[in-house]
Amino acid sequence: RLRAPLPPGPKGTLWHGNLHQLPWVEPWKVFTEWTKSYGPLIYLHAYGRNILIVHGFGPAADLMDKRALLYARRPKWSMAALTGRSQNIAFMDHNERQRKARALMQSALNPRAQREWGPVLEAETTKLIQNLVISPEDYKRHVKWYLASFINRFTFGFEIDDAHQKMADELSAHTQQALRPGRWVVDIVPALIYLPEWLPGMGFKRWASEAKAKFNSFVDVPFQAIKRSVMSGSDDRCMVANMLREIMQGESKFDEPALISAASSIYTAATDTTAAILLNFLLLITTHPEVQQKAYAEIREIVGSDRLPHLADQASLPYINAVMKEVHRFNPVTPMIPRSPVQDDNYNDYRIPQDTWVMFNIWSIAHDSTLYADPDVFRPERHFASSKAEPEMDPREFTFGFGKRICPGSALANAQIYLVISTILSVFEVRPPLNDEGREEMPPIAYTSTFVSFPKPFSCRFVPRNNGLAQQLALMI
Ligand code: HEM
Repeated sequence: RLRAPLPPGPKGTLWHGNLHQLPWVEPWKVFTEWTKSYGPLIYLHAYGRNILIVHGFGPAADLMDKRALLYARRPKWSMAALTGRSQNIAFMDHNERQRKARALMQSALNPRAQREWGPVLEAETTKLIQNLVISPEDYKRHVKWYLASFINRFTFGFEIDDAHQKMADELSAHTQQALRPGRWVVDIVPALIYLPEWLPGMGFKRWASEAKAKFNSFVDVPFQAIKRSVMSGSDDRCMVANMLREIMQGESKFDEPALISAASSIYTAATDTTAAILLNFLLLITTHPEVQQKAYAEIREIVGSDRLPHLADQASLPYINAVMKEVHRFNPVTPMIPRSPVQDDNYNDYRIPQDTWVMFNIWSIAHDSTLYADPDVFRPERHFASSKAEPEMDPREFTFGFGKRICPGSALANAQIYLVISTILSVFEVRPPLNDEGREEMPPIAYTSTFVSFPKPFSCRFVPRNNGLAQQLALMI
């Protein structure tokens, strides 16, 4: 009787709750509209679950930072477990193994460790630019290959081939399928997980166990190969080999299960997110030639036009850094962050029941007009102080998440995104595609409604600048 009420939300039906009202196309935009009727906390009931959509930087920080332990858990995704992702850092409960795996990943990626991976990143980025010089029309394939190739060299130390890339694409599609809300009956009735595969209606279990077997071999085969190599005394250098050596010599605070979790999470966590932001950069720079001109002018002035920018140049390129922030803000890579409180909570006089799916609307923070003037305009200049105002908030304060589950790969992501943006702009002018009459036509700016939000398919052209860099790179091949 004395309990606080649930937050407000649209009225649902007795049987289906709010299922029929759930938006499927860019739901984060629809939920932002709904705040005008219901305020920043919107409560829904669907798929047999309590769902809470939270808006605003303040409430996100209050719950995920100030009540960090209470909101450190992800919602339960039965299909994530069935497809073998249960040891993945991103889906695990916030337990001892998860904490160790996060800390291990962070220590392998921190600025000191950058001495080890920085040169590999620069070499792989140069290869990306060379591939763009050879076949610019295949740019999407080159970007995906580049991300997979770097992350494999970083984690396992080996170069990838076509078969590996095909398998990686398949696994990434499985992950996106497994996470689709409403796609699987077992996510609504978790007890189905215990029924045998051969029963009618259990087709999802067969699909999941095949997906699981593929995922396990994708990670386990290279892991075991490196372990054998390290045990035979090799001096391989990569995250798994370096950490295994320290663990075996008793010089590490980490252990093998934490290393397996880190190694099996890094590929999924790093490649789709970074691909989404790099493709978004290409779309936004194609459609904003004035931004591109300013960015290139800065590179020409600071770096010159006879070499590619290096990681060490980043601090001297403020406009490139502002472009990077604005790409993060304009369409956040993960527009909604899911968490689930481990016990009942009260916030702003409302009750949030234990196990609620709490979805933090990151897109709406990025488009909040109290934080960003003209939020729907792509304008890197907003990230500089002016005579009238301070710089607007760095969006990476929320696009990488909050609290105990904040992205452990942000240092690598920041370095990699900067390097790709600056090297592409120093070698190419990125221009709109030509239409049937041979005239340039701007691609529409539109995004997918998936968990990781990508630009919808679009085209652009890579026109080599007349500074000779493209020819120089072609000669090095
Ligand atoms: C543009 C690039 C990236 C963006 C925007 C991004 C964003 C995010 C976000 C929003 C989360 C959820 C945070 C939360 O719940 O508070 C996350 C989690 C995670 N990210 Fe990233 N990420 C990026 C790149 C990377 C890279 C390069 C790596 C690894 C090398 C990585 C590894 C992870 C892992 C392991 C998690 C799960 C953490 C956990 O659940 O405890 N991410 N990322």
